[in-house]
Amino acid sequence: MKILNQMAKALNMNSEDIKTLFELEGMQSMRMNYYPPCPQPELVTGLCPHSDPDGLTILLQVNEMEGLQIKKDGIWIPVSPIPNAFVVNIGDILEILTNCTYRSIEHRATVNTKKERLSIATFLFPKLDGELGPSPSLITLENPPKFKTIGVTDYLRGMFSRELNGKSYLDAMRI
Ligand SMILES: O=C(O)CCC(=O)C(=O)O
Ligand SMILES: [Fe+2]
Repeated sequence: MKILNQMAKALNMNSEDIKTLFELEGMQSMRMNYYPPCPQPELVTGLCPHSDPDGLTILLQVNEMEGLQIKKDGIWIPVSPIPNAFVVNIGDILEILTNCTYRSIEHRATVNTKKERLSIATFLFPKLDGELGPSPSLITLENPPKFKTIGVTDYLRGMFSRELNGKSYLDAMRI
């Protein structure tokens, strides 16, 4: 919540919009990923390209093995693990709330021949009965809403019924 509040502040966004969605009844889930060593890593994807569908993801590269990559200007760039540091990724919901000011990051995980890789991701989701759309405090005539507003439950239902495929679900939410 501290990180989200600071991010809202930087945009002059009404921080109540973030608080209402995430603070009291927001949900945090955790995923542990295990990528075994692979004799032919060039034939295999550890985790296919996707952006996280949540608000904010906090990720630990547990055993400090390379593997996480982000897509920047169309190029895959490795995110080298830093001991005892978390990676903080912007998810699709923050892109929607901020009407595209903060962009969710497309990422993937590769495997290698040498050693297993472990990561732990925590995902911050809004409350189920919330409404998800661009924050009204950021909308002006010059900056009209770029995404539809829908209920969080409908958003999650749509998300779970799709394959992980780049930022395609976010694109489906665009006006
Ligand atoms: O293993 C990683 O570093 C990435 C994991 C990830 O992107 C996810 O769990 O959503
Ligand atoms: Fe992810």
